[in-house]
Amino acid sequence: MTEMTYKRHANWRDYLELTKPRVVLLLLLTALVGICLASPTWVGWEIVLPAMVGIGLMSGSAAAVNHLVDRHIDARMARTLRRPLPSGNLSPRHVLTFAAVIGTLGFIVLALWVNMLTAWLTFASLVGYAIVYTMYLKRATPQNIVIGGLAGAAPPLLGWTAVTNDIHPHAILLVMIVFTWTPPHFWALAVHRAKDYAKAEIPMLPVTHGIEFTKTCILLYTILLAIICLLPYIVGMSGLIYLIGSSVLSIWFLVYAWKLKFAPKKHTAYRMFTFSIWQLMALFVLLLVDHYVATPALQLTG
Ligand code: HEM
Ligand SMILES: CC(C)=CCC/C(C)=C/CC/C(C)=C/COP(=O)(O)OP(=O)(O)O
Repeated sequence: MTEMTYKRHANWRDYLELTKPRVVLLLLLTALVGICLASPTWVGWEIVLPAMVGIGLMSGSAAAVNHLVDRHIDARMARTLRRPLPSGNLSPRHVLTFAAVIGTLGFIVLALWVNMLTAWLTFASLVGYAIVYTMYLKRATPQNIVIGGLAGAAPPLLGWTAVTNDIHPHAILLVMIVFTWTPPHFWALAVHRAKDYAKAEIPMLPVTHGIEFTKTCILLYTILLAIICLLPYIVGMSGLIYLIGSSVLSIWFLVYAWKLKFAPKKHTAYRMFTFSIWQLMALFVLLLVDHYVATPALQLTG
């Protein structure tokens, strides 16, 4: 009896882990920013809630399919060895059913309470990550995460279309930010975990082209990201609070990339990976703060 109760608790956590909850939370923050920036005034819970639930469920479903497809690879890497499938806590059939149920639910929520454009774009992102990236690109080319990054970068657009039902260039700009952020985010971790990926025979950039080349690519993408982060201010989408805050974040990220290339210590790559997550979170919080605080204040005084 006690053992069964214990197992029921373990299962609940296992299902949650399948959805990559921390990744999905950050994705949802970027979606929320898309929702909020799509309108000068507060959008209203009748859109915000179903949009967040639908995008969250479909992202979690994509993550669960990733666990299913990658279970043999995950079993060969120290970082992923204890996941629910390789550890034997869940069976592939359980995972497939779970992914199908939450994915379908997410689609229905978006189709019924948001709009069909958002439902189909979210479905395309799910296919992009779960099928195109996980089943094909990840095993095929060191550019896997650059191309596959488009699915993870989509949520700001999904949030935006949830409000307006059309694709606005400002939403594309937000997608470009996450898209350009993804290579330094992931390659910093891949440099740290290069041996693991080599062991699992995954053609990540540090495995195919070496650590030094990857560090150069990280630096170049970080420079590109710093430039793209200026665009929201240049096109008039965001104000001074965003410009100042994002510039500090960009310089900070650049310092990491520079250090990783030219003066690395043992943990520089992993620290840069951790920083990348805080940096993107802070950047999107800044976009929100700027939207609700700075812009009206400037308009009032101007
Ligand atoms: C193709 C694109 C991407 C790749 C290949 C990638 C890869 C990874 C990997 C391998 C991890 C480590 C997970 C672990 O420690 O088990 C990670 C962590 C993380 N990623 Fe990404 N990522 C991508 C895109 C994104 C996007 C778009 C976001 C959010 C906007 C994101 C947010 C996070 C967060 C929050 C973590 C920390 C998770 C945790 O501590 O559990 N990633 N990423
Ligand atoms: C509907 C929608 C917006 C879908 C996007 C969903 C999503 C969860 C994107 C995140 C990208 C990510 C964590 C990639 C890592 O996969 P990996 O297999 O390289 O990493 P792993 O080894 O940690 O599994």
